[in-house]
Amino acid sequence: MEGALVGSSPRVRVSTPSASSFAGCKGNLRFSRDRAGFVVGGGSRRSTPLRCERAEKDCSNERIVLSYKNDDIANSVEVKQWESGKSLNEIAANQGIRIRRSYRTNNSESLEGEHGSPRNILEKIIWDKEVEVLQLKERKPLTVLNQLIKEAPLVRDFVGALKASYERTGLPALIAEVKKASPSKGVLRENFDPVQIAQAYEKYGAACLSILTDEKYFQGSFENLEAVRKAGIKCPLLCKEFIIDSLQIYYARSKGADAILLIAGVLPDIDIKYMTMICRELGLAALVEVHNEREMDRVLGINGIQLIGINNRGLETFEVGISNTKKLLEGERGEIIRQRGIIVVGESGLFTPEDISYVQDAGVRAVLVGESLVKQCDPGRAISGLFVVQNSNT
Ligand SMILES: O=P(O)(O)OC[C@@H](O)[C@@H](O)c1c[nH]c2ccccc12
Repeated sequence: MEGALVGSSPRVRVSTPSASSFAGCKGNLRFSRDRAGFVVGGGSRRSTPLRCERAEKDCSNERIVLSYKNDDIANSVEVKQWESGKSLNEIAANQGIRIRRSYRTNNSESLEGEHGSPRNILEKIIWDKEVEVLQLKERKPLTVLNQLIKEAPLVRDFVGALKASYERTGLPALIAEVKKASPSKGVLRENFDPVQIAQAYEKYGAACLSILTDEKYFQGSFENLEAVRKAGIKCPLLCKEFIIDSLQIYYARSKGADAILLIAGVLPDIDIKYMTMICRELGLAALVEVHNEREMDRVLGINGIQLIGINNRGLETFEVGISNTKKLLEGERGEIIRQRGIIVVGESGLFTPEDISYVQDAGVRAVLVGESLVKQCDPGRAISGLFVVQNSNT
């Protein structure tokens, strides 16, 4: 099966869903196969697009047989909740996620719908992204993307590049961001040449680059990502996108991405698990972004996470405070992270060498910086101004 995960043993669960979540044997089961070959429940707002491998109606016993990709997914709380008829928004809310999905099934321009209007900018971005993803599914189905991936430049080791840089310099590795604009700050740089900026970042020692691909709110694009990769840049590339569907991960890889971003404030645990599996299958790194203690605890509860980003900016309010990094790395959380060898990336609002030292002392081994570099006339040289060489007596 295309897109299937290698080496996973399907696990079968027999379930007797409530009549309210499934219309029963006479009604419409509302399952379909997604582009990656997984069965998804959906269509009805009450049922949840969760992925299992097979869903079959057993009419004689009035029950539905679901088979899952592996035990991790089959045993997850979300699957149990889903089987008992909870919607994905309810499941997400149980995990403290405030961003709701609208599940629009057509390209209607208006965001007004079953859920009213979006409550904040992040929710608005996500609802718009749902429409974009529907369009992407039309334009680039998985069969097409799989072919493009075969022709894409080979994946580079994103995490390895961060570790090597940190070990070489003793300073947090830099992920320098190619960012033209943001919803909070507007246009950051008028004269914006993504390839030139990327080359300057690489020349002045960035370990990796982050390329914004969201067009509507950040004025980025997948063409920028592709252009930077094709320009011969050696730094591994993070595709900075609002990922809500696994197809976007395949798309990012087809455009040359080496890593993708998963935002814990948007994605329930099961999506993070499923999407990190897809990343492993494609050889991509996943930077899992958190903003508060609850999100950090959820992510630490997921096996195999190598890279966690602490965003100092709340994406719902845009408030920035770098003490957030310190707060989330204190005590037991910091201890677990050290024991597991997870690399933490300090993200957003870093402007001075003091800011860099502050987050380094808090425990980060990498930083993600956009605005303070991209706003300077020479974004490459700006890197030197952001880092001071430690213990230098010369
Ligand atoms: O420009 P700043 O403040 O240096 O921030 C960079 C980066 O952290 C920020 O762009 C970012 C972090 N997480 C995100 C998620 C989506 C879009 C953008 C972001």
